[in-house]
Order: sequence, then structure tokens, then C-alpha cells
Amino acid sequence: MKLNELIACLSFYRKYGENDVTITGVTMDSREVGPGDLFICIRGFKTDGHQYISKAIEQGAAAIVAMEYTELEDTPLVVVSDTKRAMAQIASCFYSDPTSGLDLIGVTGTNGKTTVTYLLDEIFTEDRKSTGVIGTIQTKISEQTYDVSNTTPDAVSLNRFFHKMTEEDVDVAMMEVSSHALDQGRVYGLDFDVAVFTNLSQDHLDYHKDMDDYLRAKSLLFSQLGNHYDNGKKKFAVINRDDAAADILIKSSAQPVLTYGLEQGDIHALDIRTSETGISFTMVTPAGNVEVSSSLIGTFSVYNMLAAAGAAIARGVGLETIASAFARTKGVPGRLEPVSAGQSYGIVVDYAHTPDSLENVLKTLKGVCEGDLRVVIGCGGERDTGKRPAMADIAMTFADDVYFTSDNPRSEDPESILNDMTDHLSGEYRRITDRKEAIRRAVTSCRSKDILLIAGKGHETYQEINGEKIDFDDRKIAEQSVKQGRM
Ligand SMILES: CC(=O)N[C@H]1[C@@H](OP(=O)(O)OP(=O)(O)OC[C@H]2O[C@@H](n3ccc(=O)[nH]c3=O)[C@H](O)[C@@H]2O)O[C@H](CO)[C@@H](O)[C@@H]1O[C@H](C)C(=O)N[C@@H](C)C(=O)N[C@H](CCC(=O)O)C(=O)O
Ligand SMILES: Nc1ncnc2c1ncn2[C@@H]1O[C@H](COP(=O)(O)OP(=O)(O)OP(=O)(O)O)[C@@H](O)[C@H]1O
Ligand SMILES: N[C@H](CCC[C@H](N)C(=O)O)C(=O)O
Ligand SMILES: [Mg+2]
Repeated sequence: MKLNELIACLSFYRKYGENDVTITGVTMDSREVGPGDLFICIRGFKTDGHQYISKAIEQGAAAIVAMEYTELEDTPLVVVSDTKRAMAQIASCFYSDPTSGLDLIGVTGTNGKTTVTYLLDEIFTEDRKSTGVIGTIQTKISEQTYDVSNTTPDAVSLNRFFHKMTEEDVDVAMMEVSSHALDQGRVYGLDFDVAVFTNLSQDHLDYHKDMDDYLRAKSLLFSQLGNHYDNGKKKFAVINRDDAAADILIKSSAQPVLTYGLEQGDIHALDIRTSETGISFTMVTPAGNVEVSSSLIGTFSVYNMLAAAGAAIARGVGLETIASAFARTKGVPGRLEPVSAGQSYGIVVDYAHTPDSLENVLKTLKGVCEGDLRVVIGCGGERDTGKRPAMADIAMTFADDVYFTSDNPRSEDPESILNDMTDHLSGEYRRITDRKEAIRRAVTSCRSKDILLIAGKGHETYQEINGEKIDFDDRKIAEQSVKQGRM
């Protein structure tokens, strides 16, 4: 594609250098630049992409997009006021505006995004559609999966994935949209057809100034819902009516809103019944009522099902199809995932890493636990430090036996993270910095009918210490601990 054609998608820019070169790739990382690539300079949190212009040119960059003028010999330079937004527009244009040809559902909120996208994947698969999913665990395009390092990838990777989806004849794509992504413009210009809001509670206050700032970032998904040029598709926002942020999000939505809630909203639940095998309820919707029965447990799972149902209804899926997907679902890897090694007590691995999710999961397990409820829990390094005492308090309040340990300390000292969690506590608890040892000790203490929750890492298969990722899987460690206990 020619540079001039590519930059025509930008609203304002100044181009230096007359030559109209051919662009064969787009990247924001000098380490990935190859001959013919357009290198876009991003001012990041750690470094400034403008520092790598000469390196990019040495590696064959055909043109540069930057936020400031710099003297370049033969390479054309395009100067814009915001390279993050420009990158999103250029990426969309380079990959032929792939989201306009897909049904795209974006899911945002503090907790439940991965779960709702997985439920939607199951619903649309049940509806015989070809699907794509982008989120925390992986990117999936039809049957092919790709590793990811962010819940919401950067704009270039996103548009590349969506382009691949159109090539693979994917009908519907579901993606998690993090507040970081919204704030950084990673999803800017994507043609969302449905935007879903799950809930808002404390997280990421290391990044966002306060909860209002966090909510403002989330609201961008709803205010930008109408931004893409009108291609005749009917768009909807699907919003949790029970959440305190609902009114603000409803007001910011550029499109009609479908609300959901336990007892209120366009889509809600009647007569919720819980049993050892799961949950059932009557789902009331604008399209009529349907009986839902699923092996998922906990009130939060009802919310996730209502959210997914709302988005599916907005795309015209029938109620029977939705109910049959819920009946089939086996849940999401690392979310209330049972570990079974023939033991007489329960072990559950879950991704709760916020105060609200931990409280939800502990309360849910308490409701089905006939013995003692035990928990292994830590807090991540380089993440919202306010979560640490709050999560520790919740563990102490809802569990009978608490093991505080490490969860991805990253560059922080694991002991100081644990101090943040435990300094203010007065009750009895165990503090075992080594996560493997903490799991082993917790497993050893379990008796018949107890439940052990190993929280925080869910599907993760590593522990990040000092910038290094070491193999670590809570599910495998728990299983090994049960087996070793028998020897
Ligand atoms: C704080 C944050 O959000 N950082 C994100 C940001 O990176 P950054 O600003 O630090 O980038 P940087 O390292 O300063 O580099 C700036 C620019 O220079 C370029 N560069 C850099 C070095 C070099 O040699 N050459 C070069 O060209 C880089 O490619 C980049 O374009 O932009 C990158 C590309 O989009 C992201 O991968 C990165 O996510 C980091 C890894 C991260 O940990 N992010 C977390 C906080 C995050 O985004 N989390 C949310 C989910 C949270 C949740 O819902 O729970 C997510 O969506 O994953
Ligand atoms: N609707 C919900 N409300 C509160 N907690 C929930 C809800 N759904 C799931 N959880 C809890 O939150 C954890 C994470 O769920 P999930 O992975 O679906 O959320 P997420 O929003 O994708 O998280 P992340 O921000 O890390 O991507 C689950 O393991 C469970 O403990
Ligand atoms: N997407 C979340 C994941 C947290 C998972 C937890 N295991 C941790 O490392 O803190 C984050 O980056 O905040
Ligand atoms: Mg997720």
C-alpha cells in the first residue's frame, strides 16, 4: 500500500519528504522493523519510541510517523499530534478496516470480561457461527490459538488479528476491552456492534488516578460506540443495571441500551435456584422467557450469563440457543476450576485478584462448603497497592484458614507486598512467601469436606519474579501436593 493512501485516513497530519513509498507492514516497535515497514513512534511509560527512529531506518523502515519534527535524509516523515490514535487509524486502514466486516462485541468491566467472552463464544458456536475471541487467556481465531501478553493487545496486533478473522471467514468476534486499552487508544476506531459492561470495583488504581478516572476510561467504550462510519448495523450497549456506575454509562452510550440485573433490567433472572450441581433460573428478556440451567455457580455467574445473553440477544440469537449453550458450558479455565486427584476434599483454582472477585468467590464457596473453607492468596507486584490490605481483610473475614503468599511479585520485594497485606491484621493466619510451599501446606491441612481455594493466578502458567517468568501452574502444584501427601 502507498504511504499517501495510508495516511489519507488521518484527520490532521504534516508530511515531510515528497516521495510516496510503498508500505508493506506497520509497527510501533523498532525491534520488529523490517524493510518496507512504517515505524510509528509511541511515547510510552518506560521509554519513548522517538529514540529509535535511526535504528528503525537502519533496519529498513520505509517511513516514520512521529509527534515531532526530526531531520531525516531520504525517509518520509509524517507528524501527527497523537501517534497512539494515529496508529489505530493507520492499522485499521492498512488491514482494510477489518472490523466493519465482522460482528464485534466488546466487553469491559473490572471482573467477568473473560468469562462473558467465553460464554458468548459458546453461544455463537451453538448458533453455528464461526467465532474469534481476544482476551486475557489467548486469542482464538476459528480453531487456531495465539499467545497474548495483554488482555487487550495494541492497535496494530488487534487489526492484524481481525484481518486474519475476516480471511478465515469468522462471523462474530468477542473481545475483552481493558481500561488501559481504552485510555491508550488501543481500540480506537474499531467498529463495535455491541459494548457490554460487567461491573466496576477497585482495581488498577496504580494506573488510574481514582475510581472516577477508571470509570471515565471504561465509559469510552460506550461513548465511542457510534464513532465508526454508519454501515447500517444496529448497535447496542448492554449494561449492568445493578452496578453503581450504570447511570453514568447509560448516559455516555451513543447507542440504545439493553440493561440487565438480578431483579431489574430488560434482561433479568426470576426464581434463582442453586444446588450442588449448579444454578438454574428463569431468564426474562424482551424476546420472552427461557429456563436456564448451568453447572456454573455463584450469583456472579448469573450476572455473567445475563450479560452474555444481553449481547447475544442484541445480535439476534434465539433464546433456546442461548439456554442450550449455558447448559453445555464447562466454565472457563482457571475460573472456579476444580482440581481432582482423588482427594476427599475440594480444591478450586480461581483468578480472583480484586477485592470484589475474592469476596464473591469466597462467599460462593462458603455456601457449598460443609467443612472448613481454606484460601491461598497473594497480591501482584507493580499493581494497585490499595488492593493488598482489602484482599487480606476479605480472606480473613470469609475463610476459616488463610495462607498469605506471593502472586507475581514482578520487580517488587515479595516480603514487602506481604507486609502490605498483613501488617494491619490481628487474627490468626499463615504467611508463607513461597507459593509452592504455601499450596503444599494448605493441601496438607485439608480434611474431608473442606474446600481449598487457590486464588489469584487462575489459568496462569508462570510466576513472575524479578522480571523473569518461571513455570508455575497452581493446578499442577495442587495436584502434585495431593499426590505427595499420599506417599
Ligand atoms: C502500562 C502499560 O499499559 N504499558 C503498555 C504500553 O507499554 P509502554 O508504554 O510501557 O511501552 P514502552 O516500553 O514505554 O515503549 C514505548 C514505545 O517504544 C517502543 N520501543 C521500545 C523499545 C525499543 O527498543 N524500541 C521501541 O520501538 C515500544 O514498542 C513502544 O511502542 O504499551 C504496550 C503495547 O500496547 C503494552 O504491552 C504495555 O502493557 C504492559 C506490558 C502492561 O503490563 N500493561 C498492563 C498494565 C495492561 O495493559 N493491562 C491490561 C489488563 C488489565 C486487566 O484488565 O486486568 C491489558 O489490557 O493487558
Ligand atoms: N461478574 C463478576 N463479578 C464479580 N466477580 C467475578 C465476576 N465474574 C468473575 N468474577 C471473579 O473474577 C475472576 C476473574 O474473572 P474473569 O477472568 O472473567 O474477569 P476479567 O474481567 O476478565 O479479569 P481481567 O481483568 O484479569 O481480565 C474470576 O475468577 C472470579 O473470581
Ligand atoms: N490483568 C491483571 C491480572 C492480575 C493477575 C494476578 N495474578 C497478578 O499478577 O496480579 C493485571 O495485570 O492486573
Ligand atoms: Mg480477562
